[in-house]
Amino acid sequence: MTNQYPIPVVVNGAAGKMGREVIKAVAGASDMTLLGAIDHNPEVLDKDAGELAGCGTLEVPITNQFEPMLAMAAQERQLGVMVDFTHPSTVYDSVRSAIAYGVRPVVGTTGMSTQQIQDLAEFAEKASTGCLIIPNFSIGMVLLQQAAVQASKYFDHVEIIELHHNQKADAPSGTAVQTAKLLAELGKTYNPPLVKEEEKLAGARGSLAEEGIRIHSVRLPGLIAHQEVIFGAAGQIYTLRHDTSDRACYMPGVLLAIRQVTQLKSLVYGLEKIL
Ligand SMILES: NC(=O)C1=CN([C@@H]2O[C@H](COP(=O)(O)OP(=O)(O)OC[C@H]3O[C@@H](n4cnc5c(N)ncnc54)[C@H](OP(=O)(O)O)[C@@H]3O)[C@@H](O)[C@H]2O)C=CC1
Ligand SMILES: O=C(O)C1=N[C@H](C(=O)O)C[C@H](O)C1
Repeated sequence: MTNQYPIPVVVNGAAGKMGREVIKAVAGASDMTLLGAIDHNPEVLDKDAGELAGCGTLEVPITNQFEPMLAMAAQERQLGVMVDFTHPSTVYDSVRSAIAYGVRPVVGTTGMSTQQIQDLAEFAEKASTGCLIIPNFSIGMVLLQQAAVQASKYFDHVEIIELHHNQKADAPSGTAVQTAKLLAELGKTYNPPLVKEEEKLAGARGSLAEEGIRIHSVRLPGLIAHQEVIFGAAGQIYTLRHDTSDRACYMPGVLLAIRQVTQLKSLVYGLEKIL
């Protein structure tokens, strides 16, 4: 069913690396309208969101008034959507508030705990409100994860390396955590130890995620977002790798999520569920 009116979209974290990209994408989508752009960075307050994003004037000034913006979105004829690319420390509260206002969250911000996601799922269920939490919006990563699940049927040894720019707040990445979870869901324990290991430097063997899977996090300027899943067996290594070179790669997934979340009545986690 097509919507009669454009979907009103509020972007939280509008001045950030992802927020600016989302503003460009929403401005270019004929079935969406940018209703609001929120950011708490005082340097961008009142600046035009479109100019900041580099897509021309949109006459949407950046505001730090989060709740009034949600209230405005809730009054639109068409269900409002809040896209959140902010920070792990605030995303839980923002998503809860959006659901309370009846505004549908599309969440790209990573770093929430399993408990926080579970709480939000229960809250969205009670409110019969759609919510999408997507640790990675790129189609390439969905394909990598599917290939990893396939490979894990045949390999008992696997480690994950995720590599990101050095402005990233959370480690390991939300995508690496999700990848480990997908492999763990197959019900087997990986990497049975052959020797008693001793870390001579704490953290040398990375972090231990679910079912024996280790995640190693690299942070360097010059990187954007990259992930390797390395399977090992006697006499062979099978490596899956995904590299991003531009944050535009996430935008088809973000626009799809904005369209899909208005049709949902509960929380859904992961891009693969809406493809
Ligand atoms: N799901 C996916 O596919 C992807 C997810 N991400 C995730 O998205 C999140 C954001 O990434 P990125 O854009 O690179 O980060 P940035 O730091 O570039 O952008 C975040 C923006 O949000 C602002 N901000 C932080 N907290 C608040 C708040 N409470 N209210 C309003 N504005 C706020 C920041 O302001 P200030 O700088 O002043 O604090 C900044 O302008 C991260 O968690 C990252 O891991 C990133 C890429 C893809
Ligand atoms: O901070 C980033 O940049 C990214 N964060 C997400 C994550 O933590 O998985 C998605 C992607 O890796 C880029």
